[in-house]
Amino acid sequence: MIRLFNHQPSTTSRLFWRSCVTRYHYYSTEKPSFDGTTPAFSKIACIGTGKMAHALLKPMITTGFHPAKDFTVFDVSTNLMEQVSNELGVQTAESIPEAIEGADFILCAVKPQNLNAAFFAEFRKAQPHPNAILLSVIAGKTIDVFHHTHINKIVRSMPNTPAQVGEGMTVWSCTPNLTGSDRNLIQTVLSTCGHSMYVDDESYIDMATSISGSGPAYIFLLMESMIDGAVHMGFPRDKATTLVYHTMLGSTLYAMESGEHPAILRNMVTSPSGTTASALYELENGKIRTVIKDAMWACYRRSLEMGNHDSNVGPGRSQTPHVVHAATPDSELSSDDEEVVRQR
Ligand SMILES: O=C(O)[C@@H]1CCC=N1
Repeated sequence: MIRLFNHQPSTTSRLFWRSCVTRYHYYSTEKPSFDGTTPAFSKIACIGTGKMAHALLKPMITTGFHPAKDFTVFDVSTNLMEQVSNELGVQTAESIPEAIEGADFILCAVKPQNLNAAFFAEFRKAQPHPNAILLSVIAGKTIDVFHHTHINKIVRSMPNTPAQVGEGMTVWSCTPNLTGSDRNLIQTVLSTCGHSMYVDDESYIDMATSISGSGPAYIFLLMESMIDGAVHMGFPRDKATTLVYHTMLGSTLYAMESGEHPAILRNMVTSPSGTTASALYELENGKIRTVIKDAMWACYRRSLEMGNHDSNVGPGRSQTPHVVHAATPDSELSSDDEEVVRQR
């Protein structure tokens, strides 16, 4: 069952904030499961068997979305490929063409630097299903790049590593030729490893890379810093780790469930002349907000660079991305699509 938080706001500003936070954000209390009686695809190929590929493949199998026998994987690293095959029970291929031969769903999870002319030359040797959909999880690489393949239906996505525990957040966009049912299918695939958000303008994926894609690394750094701070004071590391994990998890659930703006929740912790005020003073003195925003801009610029796009964006730079990309993330969704998005 999926819980959707949809409380009634009491003021205009709360209405605005809540419309931002409840539109897509959910906490799933149970993972989806499938009975396997109506398989969505005839063959699923996965090129690249690194961490992200593993994070997406495993739940597709464990939720019963597709049996392991329907998957064929290929990786230039035979060791890695064998490891994934042994763990998940999927078939292996000796080449990219062998993996994608007859496949109607192709997961492309190679490293960005390996998406080169040689890769595409290999790719074009195969005969995938004529109606095949290719889903890329490769950072920075735009949909255009995949026109070097002979696949017409392309999905570009940016997942994140919490997909490993079914709490991923994947942002995705696609070529206009994906039908409504193709898009629903993509939502379903992504639902096996967590939450998803469709964006009609692919440039939002570069921005999302700096939010949800790389975001887990920022959170882990914050976790580490708090744990180390606690140890510095004399707290046992395991106990400190428990306190930090539950503080992060509890704060996130509280923010989502209350629907309040984080500033309101922060003020509620902060007593006059109290301990939190002292801590917040130091954080602001260290320019924590600007440091975080600068890090996100750097991440966004790097994603644009990896796609060979003009990356001169951000404070004090020549490009203003919000002018270039005027659409909103969901402006082109049909009401049916929106419903699908809401249900995840
Ligand atoms: O660091 C990277 O390039 C990838 C993309 C998002 C998360 N990791």
